[in-house]
Amino acid sequence: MYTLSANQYGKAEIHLVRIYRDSPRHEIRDLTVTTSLRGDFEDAYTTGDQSKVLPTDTQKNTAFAFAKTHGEGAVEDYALALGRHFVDNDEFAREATIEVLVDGWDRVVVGGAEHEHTWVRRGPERRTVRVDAVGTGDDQRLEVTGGVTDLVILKSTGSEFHGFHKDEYTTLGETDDRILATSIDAAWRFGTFPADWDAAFDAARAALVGTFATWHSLALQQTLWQIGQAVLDAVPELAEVKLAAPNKHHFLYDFSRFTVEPPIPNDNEVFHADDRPYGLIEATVTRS
Ligand SMILES: O=c1[nH]c(=O)c2[nH]c(=O)[nH]c2[nH]1
Repeated sequence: MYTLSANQYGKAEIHLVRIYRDSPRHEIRDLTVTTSLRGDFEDAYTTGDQSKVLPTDTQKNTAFAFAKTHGEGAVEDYALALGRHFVDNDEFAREATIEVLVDGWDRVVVGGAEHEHTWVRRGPERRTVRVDAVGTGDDQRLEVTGGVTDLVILKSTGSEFHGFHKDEYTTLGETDDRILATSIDAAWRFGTFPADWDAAFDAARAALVGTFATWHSLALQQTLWQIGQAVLDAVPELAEVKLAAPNKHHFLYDFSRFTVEPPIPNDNEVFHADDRPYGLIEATVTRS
């Protein structure tokens, strides 16, 4: 005997672009939306009865329609409307998760002036929004998590790594001056909703990058702990911050192997940027 112990279904990576063209200066919003529904869907798997399954195609259509009908506020408002819609209107869906990746576009500058309807793509950093909607009516629970993914950041000094535990396989040298580089994934969960989602995002992101820059790091672990606290300090509505940071190693290139005269110095100037393997440092910081 086997049990279908978990299931969910939805449409992944609905890539939609909304242009706001109320004035000659257009605005752009570029979203990649994933919907997931959980509820009374076991029969669809175990007997093949699809009578309770709202097609993923319909979920995709709804995401596009809501970009027009619920697209005036912040991305969080759009995701909340979509999540609420599924649990409120689909009698078989008990829980909905809406995940949104937001691609940034920067306005092109022509002759010193920002162009009104042309942008170049930012990136790879993307803002993230996740809404979990559970239940209906007075018992409904709505959870919002904001964040960033692929925020690539590097500091060329102000980072050390020494005093670590060693065994017979340890070869890593100790350093009191190294490059610290990473690509941060951060997810901050709101305990209460802020008045202004965009201002909350800006404050959290500024705390993250500002702390990375200014904190003199003894390890990526310590930097993450500092970032987590700074983000919670910056946005009082946040309950928790999850951070994942691959250590993008930069190894000093060893010129001492060359026989060239005079020898070429390398005073922390030329590095081999190695993409893998990488250390992966993770932390969750929670408001007590
Ligand atoms: O900040 C770091 N933390 C580590 O755990 C670690 N391990 C390693 O080899 N280099 C680093 N750097």
